[in-house]
Amino acid sequence: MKEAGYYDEQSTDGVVVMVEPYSQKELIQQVVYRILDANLDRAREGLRIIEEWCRFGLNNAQLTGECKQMRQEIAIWHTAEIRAARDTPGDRGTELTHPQEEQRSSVKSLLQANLCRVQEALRVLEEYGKLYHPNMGTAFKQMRYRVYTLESNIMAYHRHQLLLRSHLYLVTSSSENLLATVEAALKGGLTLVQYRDKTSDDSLRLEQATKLSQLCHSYGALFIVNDRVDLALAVDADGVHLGQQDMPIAIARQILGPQRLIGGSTTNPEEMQKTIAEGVDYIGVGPVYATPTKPDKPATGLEYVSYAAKNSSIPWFAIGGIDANNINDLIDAGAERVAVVRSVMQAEQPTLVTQYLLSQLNRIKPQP
Ligand SMILES: Cc1ncc(COP(=O)(O)OP(=O)(O)O)c(N)n1
Ligand SMILES: Cc1ncsc1CCOP(=O)(O)O
Ligand SMILES: [Mg+2]
Repeated sequence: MKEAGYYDEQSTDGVVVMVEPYSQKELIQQVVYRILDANLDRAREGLRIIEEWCRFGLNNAQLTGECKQMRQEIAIWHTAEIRAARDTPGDRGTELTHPQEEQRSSVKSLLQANLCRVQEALRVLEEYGKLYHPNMGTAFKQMRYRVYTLESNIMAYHRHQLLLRSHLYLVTSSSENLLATVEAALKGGLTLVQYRDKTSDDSLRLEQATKLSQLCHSYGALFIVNDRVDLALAVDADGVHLGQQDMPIAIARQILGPQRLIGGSTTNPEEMQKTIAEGVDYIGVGPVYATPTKPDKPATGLEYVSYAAKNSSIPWFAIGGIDANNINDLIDAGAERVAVVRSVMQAEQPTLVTQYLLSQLNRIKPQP
């Protein structure tokens, strides 16, 4: 880039011509055009990366269409005069990459990085665009808000899809081998984990939940926190599980927003109808069998499982006393999804138990 007041020299037919210096105004305009050019490209590239996941990963025409629409709207602003200001060899910024760009631990982190990149680019376009055209600032401000909504919709859709695909739910118990046991189950194909610890102090809970959240996300699995909305937010969990005596679902939804999952416990048909009406994403059904993990709750029996199979309009997980020996009784009663604590947390080989339970649940044909 030329500095203000610099003289260009051009040679035509051996004659050296002294060119008038660029005016300060023209030079600033060139710089603004280059900033706009780089950020128009950056915003479109980021959107394209997000669009590919919406199309091929999520198979969602509406989200794909929204990305495409924004890319096309951005392209209209990319005029010939802005493109003409491009100076790639002189752009020192092209060599700079962040170490995290070289390594992404999951599709989720890749999407978040690109959503962030698009939002930053749109913010730059909003500010510098005001110097280019009276409508550009407003146009890109509105688009930035559309990208926030897109982010929320993508994350919500991604989580719901994964929830629908999850047939085994591991609820943790206190264990010296907490992380190793959960990781062993993730290796066996587990995609849904709930952190449940009824006795530890908050500093240990925070430490364990932080590690588990990172672990689950690195395996592409959902991570839910039992009882505690604050802890769920603190560790970037995918949601929270609440019982009838826990925080009301409506308040949790207000705090968590629409993009995180909320699960609710139910022990009978009335609780089921009420909890579904409150807007949860899934329910627990049980304890089906009496269990030392939840000693004060009487068993509901398989009857309630059959009732859930016929009446639940949302995904539901049978829970309580379920293991490799009785899983097929649950399946016969209509369960397609189960949640377990002891059978995986206390297993000698959590990977194998996970694989076995999943293999039984995956044999179920989807209902027409
Ligand atoms: C999947 C699932 N279902 C039920 C429960 C039980 O929740 P709650 O009744 O709140 O009891 P606690 O787990 O908090 O003791 C659950 N955690 N998960
Ligand atoms: C948390 C909870 N809620 C209903 S039953 C239950 C515990 C199930 O534990 P286990 O799988 O060890 O019987
Ligand atoms: Mg609870």
